[in-house]
Amino acid sequence: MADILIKNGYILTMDPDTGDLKKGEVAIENGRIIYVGLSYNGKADKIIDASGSVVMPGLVNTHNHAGMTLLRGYADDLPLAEWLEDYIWPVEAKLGPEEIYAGVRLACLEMIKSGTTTFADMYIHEQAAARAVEDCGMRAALSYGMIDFGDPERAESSLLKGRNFVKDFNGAANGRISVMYGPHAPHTCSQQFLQDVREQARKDDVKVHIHVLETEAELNQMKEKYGKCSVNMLHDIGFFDSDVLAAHCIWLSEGDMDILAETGVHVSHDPVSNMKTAAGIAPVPQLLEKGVNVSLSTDGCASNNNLDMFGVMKTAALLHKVNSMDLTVIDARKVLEMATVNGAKALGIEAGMIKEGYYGDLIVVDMKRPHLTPLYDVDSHLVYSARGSDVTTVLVDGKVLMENGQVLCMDEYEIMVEASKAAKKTDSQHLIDVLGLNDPSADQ
Ligand SMILES: CSC[C@H]1O[C@@H](n2cnc3c(O)ncnc32)[C@H](O)[C@@H]1O
Ligand SMILES: [Zn+2]
Repeated sequence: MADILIKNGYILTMDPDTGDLKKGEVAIENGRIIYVGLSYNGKADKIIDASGSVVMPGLVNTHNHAGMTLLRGYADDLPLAEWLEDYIWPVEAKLGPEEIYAGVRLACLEMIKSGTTTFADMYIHEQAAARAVEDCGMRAALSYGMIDFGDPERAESSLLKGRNFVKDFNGAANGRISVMYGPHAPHTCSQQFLQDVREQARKDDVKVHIHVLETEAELNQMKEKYGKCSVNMLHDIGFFDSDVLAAHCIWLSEGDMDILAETGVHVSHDPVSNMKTAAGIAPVPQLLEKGVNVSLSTDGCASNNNLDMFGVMKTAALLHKVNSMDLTVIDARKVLEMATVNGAKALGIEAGMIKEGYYGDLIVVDMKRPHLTPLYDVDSHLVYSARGSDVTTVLVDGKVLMENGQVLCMDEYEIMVEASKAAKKTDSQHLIDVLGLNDPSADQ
């Protein structure tokens, strides 16, 4: 007896072995997919009717700072270094675990509502993120963000925090949480620190999540300090391997791309964030051509300013078309692969495809909407026309987190109230009253 049977939907498996099914069924038991095909020959405790909808793998967002939902719209339209150093970092210093918990809960709510089932995160107070992920039922690859700024004391305490996080949370939430080491970036971390983190990650058999060559300023700083760019520096210290997830990777030379391809580094592409911060355009078509695994991500909410992966998919497609002046350079199917299969591959999880044995991490996208009518091509609609709000049902680990638009795993209103209260810690003028959000506990 299956736990859940999804019927009557168009099954976009993303599995090259099976192909898509115009009308099929998916059965889930004990958190795993046990059947994908035309008709399941068995019973199920619960039936989900996906008539008029696409059933597809949940989206995988491979670079986020989830707690930054608290800083959504807080300091926009500023140069990246000024934004980070003069606005974001001073405010982050005021945020504690309770605020981050509220921010990550809000992030999870937003991600679930827009079809993301797994995210990779790097942030401060990451224990609070783990707690939020555990509570809401999502899947995540979490890393404690570590920066030493060349200070040996800070390096020691940062690595200790990272190690403790790895020790405490690897495999937590019934395996829904995996952990990574999260050294911030090559220009904010010393070479020695990066070497130490690398060594520790190999010892612990844990992946590494890092920002690489997001800005031209980073490239120039690295050349000045080391006489080479971030990719060459990291390669020379033996940092790169197939367990590394590198976010952004914008300012790459041809040789840098070859290094990433040869070492098996996964690249997380953040087109919306990169456009908003005017950081540049990552050479994604060339990376894909060279065989690099490129996935998609939002980046934090302060540089996006939302966590909707449908927006990221569309932006990725359009950006690379106009940048190359070639509209065949990335097609809709390739973008869907980046948001599902490639993301799961980067994080090493059995997800990103609807395939027997894989996790029951699925979403149902309602196609009975004006902006999705008529329907000729499912891939095209999902990338160019659909929005996160078209997602009606979300399953993670075979558990229904949202059904027919109703979030079942948390109280939406309470999450918004708590996040708005936490945002008051920024000490900046805050429009909670304009939003008309009331503290529900104050009503009694
Ligand atoms: C040490 S935790 C992670 C750290 O990264 C900061 N951050 C957020 N967005 C970006 C970005 O686009 N580039 C570099 N760093 C970023 C975040 O504020 C945290 O302090
Ligand atoms: Zn980032």
